[in-house]
Amino acid sequence: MDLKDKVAIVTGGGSGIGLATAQAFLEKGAKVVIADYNEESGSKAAEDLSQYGDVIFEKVDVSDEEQVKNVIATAVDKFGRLDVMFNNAGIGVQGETHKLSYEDYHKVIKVNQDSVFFGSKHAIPEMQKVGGGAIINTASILGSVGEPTAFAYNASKGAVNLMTKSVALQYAKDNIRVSAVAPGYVESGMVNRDALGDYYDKLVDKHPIGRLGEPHEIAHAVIFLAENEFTTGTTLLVDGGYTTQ
Ligand SMILES: NC(=O)C1=CN([C@@H]2O[C@H](COP(=O)(O)OP(=O)(O)OC[C@H]3O[C@@H](n4cnc5c(N)ncnc54)[C@H](O)[C@@H]3O)[C@@H](O)[C@H]2O)C=CC1
Ligand SMILES: CC(=O)C(C)=O
Repeated sequence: MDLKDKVAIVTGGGSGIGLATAQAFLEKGAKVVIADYNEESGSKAAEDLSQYGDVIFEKVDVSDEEQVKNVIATAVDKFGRLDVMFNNAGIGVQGETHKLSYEDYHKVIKVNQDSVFFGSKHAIPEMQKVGGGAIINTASILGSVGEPTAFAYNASKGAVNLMTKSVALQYAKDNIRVSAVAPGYVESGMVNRDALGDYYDKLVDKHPIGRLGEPHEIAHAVIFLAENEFTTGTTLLVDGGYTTQ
């Protein structure tokens, strides 16, 4: 798919992987809606990225179906169509499972997993109207390998992998391609030396390539998944070899 003049929504576009991907879509000539619940970073992102093309910010909590439905309507209202839905916003909660509250568990499921349901459900009719499109979900290495202190996160990202396959199978007939990107640890708002201290170096050691990823390296994979018309139903690992060992 040629992304020039296409319209993409990037959830979690105010920071990290989403921010880098919003820029990458703009550099390809797409129009971008940054959907993020952090008003400050989201509006700053849109302002900073406006040098690359048409971009707006919408404050959205992706765990709220009505808000996701509304941002899709806004994208179509403002830019005339929807071609790419990047369901990327996510959060993590660390801790031992026997101490995890239902509220914390469920919050992760709502933001990481329910959002993919809402973003798919409401994007599909708009993509059907324009003859197809691409839905791309951010999974994780932790969607396929376990992490002792990431019970809810593991659950949500594992679900994202299979939700991706289910929607891909249902809507291939409509030329809607559905894929996921599964990053290893990537420098971002949630992963950085300040936040992780000594654990940062332990994480580096788990990546055979000898470093953590950069957001633009994930953005590059997302662009591939959006553009490549023979790719659907796949989860593309971009993990510096983390899951190879
Ligand atoms: N950084 C990493 O090592 C990895 C990250 N991921 C996934 O990548 C995605 C992006 O995360 P990063 O860029 O790393 O983190 P980040 O913290 O830099 O960015 C996440 C963005 O999502 C937004 N957000 C959070 N909850 C939201 C909600 N309910 N509604 C709307 N926006 C919300 C935040 O405001 C933030 O701008 C997440 O799904 C995360 O699970 C996956 C694998 C590795
Ligand atoms: C840190 C993180 O979000 C991963 C690996 O999914």
